[in-house]
This record gives sequence, structure tokens and C-alpha cells, in this order.
Amino acid sequence: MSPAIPIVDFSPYLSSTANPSDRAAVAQKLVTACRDTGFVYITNHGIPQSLVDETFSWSRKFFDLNQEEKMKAPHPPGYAVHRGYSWPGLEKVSQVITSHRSSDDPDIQNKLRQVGDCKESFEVGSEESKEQPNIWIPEDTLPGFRKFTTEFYWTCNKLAVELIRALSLGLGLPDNDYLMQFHSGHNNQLRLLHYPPIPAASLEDQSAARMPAHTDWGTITFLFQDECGGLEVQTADGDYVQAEPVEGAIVMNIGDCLMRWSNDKLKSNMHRVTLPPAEDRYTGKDRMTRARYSIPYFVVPDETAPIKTLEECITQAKPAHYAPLESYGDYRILRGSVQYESKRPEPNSIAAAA
Ligand SMILES: O=C(O)CCC(=O)C(=O)O
Ligand SMILES: [Fe+2]
Repeated sequence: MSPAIPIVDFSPYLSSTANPSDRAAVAQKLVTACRDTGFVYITNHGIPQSLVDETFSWSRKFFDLNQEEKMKAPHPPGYAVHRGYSWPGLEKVSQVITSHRSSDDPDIQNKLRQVGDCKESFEVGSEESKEQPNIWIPEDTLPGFRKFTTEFYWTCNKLAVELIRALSLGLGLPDNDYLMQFHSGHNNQLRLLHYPPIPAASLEDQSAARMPAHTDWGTITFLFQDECGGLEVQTADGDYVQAEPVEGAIVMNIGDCLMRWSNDKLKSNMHRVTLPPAEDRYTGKDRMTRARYSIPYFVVPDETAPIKTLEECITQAKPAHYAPLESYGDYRILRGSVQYESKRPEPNSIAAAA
């Protein structure tokens, strides 16, 4: 495990007997941990391991379905609604941001798409979201899947509320609930991710990618990962370090909006998924990498939330670094527009990746 990514035990904060100074100490540790690398392992976060294991088992069951069944809940064309099943090659993660929706520019789109992301995903949001309604496979294809994943979504949101409050305390905001007015929880996203086995050489020569370097867009992200490895995080000197799986820990990272709110006191950092770290994770003459399953939970502001740097994070020496964003929704569309085609690509690369 990398010393660049600290571990914070969250139990003293969550404890029913915690006093203000216990809470403040944990909050301070979190903020310090998120200042430089923007990534932290959180232990004793209150989500039982058995529940996490069960979520991975639902994820495996979903991705084990045949393609035709998964395609009964297809991700809609374009980027405005990020829900349902994304087949391999549909999404191309990128860090290119332009001032306009670059999906209108075929040159940029084509350039970005020359290397496909070898992953498939299923996105779940709030059942009440009007902007991004959920898209489900038929109930009898995987009975219980919908109920389980939507309940897990709200379990994660409970922890999200505690972490946003803790970060607010650590940032020295006078009101720890201030940021909560922008976080109803209804705009979050639970993502089941499956990176199928792939020849190591294609990741090495970059003819294929698992997930290229990017920052997350929202407030904070939790990541549950299996034992495959391959998640890497950029350090201040530009190198990447492994964020290896740590049993029982969630990887938490800061998203762009919280970096903007906090005026860079908390860092939204680049990360990527590439080769698993250990040689024994490859098999056969093609050195196939093992499959990776991961489950990010994106905690994001509500669509209409303005993202304006907090007064408490502005000083004379450190004036506001970012212009205010009118709404999170606009930022989401801007970032999404370079990742999803507005034209619907055919799922023809599926056989190769399955
Ligand atoms: O699969 C992973 O470990 C990383 C996923 C990720 O960074 C993302 O979906 O934004
Ligand atoms: Fe990410």
C-alpha cells in the first residue's frame, strides 16, 4: 500500500459516544489526507463487509447475464442520461474539457475514440430522479436486483452525509450542514463496473485501456474494489502510485466540485485503472489479466446546485481560484459530452471483450 494514500479510521467520528473533540480530530485527519493526493482509505465506515460482498455478488450475476439480457436496459444514446447498461466500448473516459460541448466536433470525438475502454458498467440512480430515470432489466431476469441495488444506493448515501459533514468540520466551516443543502442524495450514482480479462500486452502498448486518467466530477466518490488491483492515483510529482485493495476499507476521493468549493484545500486528483500490479495475476501465453470488478459510488450535488467557492476558503493570499459554476447540471453535461457519443454506437465489440 502506498504511503501517499493515508488510512483514516472513521469509527471515532461515527461512535454514538463521540464528543466534539473526537469528531474534530477525525475530521482534521480526513482533510489533511485529502489535501495532497485527494485519496484516502476509510476503515470502520459502518457499511458491513457482508453487504459489500453481497453487492459484488449481484454485480457478478448481472455481468454474467448474456448480452441480449443486459441489452434490455441499454444506456440511452448521448450523455444527458447516464443510467442502465453500457457495453464495452460505449464510454470513453477522458479528461478533455472544452468550453463548449465537444461532442459536436467529430475530430475530437474520433481522436478520443481510437482507443476503446475495455469495460462494461451498469449505472443506478435514485428512483425519484426526473433528470436521469433508472433503466432496469426485466425483474424476472434477475429477481431482487433492483431492490437490492436501490437499497444499497441509500446505504451509501448515509455514509456520504457523514463524510460531507466531517469534511465541512475539518475545513472549518461554521455550519457543518451548509453543503447538505446541495446534496439531497437524489443525484448520486451507484456504478457496477466489470473490466473483462484482456491480454496484458494490449494495455502495455496502449492499444486498449481499462480506464484512462481522469478526475471525478462531483463532491466525493467511494470506491469498493475487488482483489484484482490496477487502480492508480497521481501524486504531486506527476507519478502514479497504486491504490491497492485494502480489506474492509473504502477508497474515498475528492471530486471537482468539492475542490472548487474548497478553493483547492481538497484536491480532485487524476486516477486511472491499468494493469494489475502482480505478475501472478496474468495467466496463459497471452498473459491475460484477470477480470476486475469495482463499485464506485459518486456523491454529487443536485442538478441545480451552484458551485461557488466557499467564503471560508478564500483568503487574501489565496483568492478564489475558480469562477462560479451556475449549476452542477451544466458541469455534468460538459464533462459527459466528451465521454459518450451522441450517436449510438453498435455493441459490435462485445464478442471480443466477453
Ligand atoms: O474501477 C475503478 O477502480 C475506478 C473507477 C473510476 O475511477 C470511475 O468510475 O470514475
Ligand atoms: Fe474515477
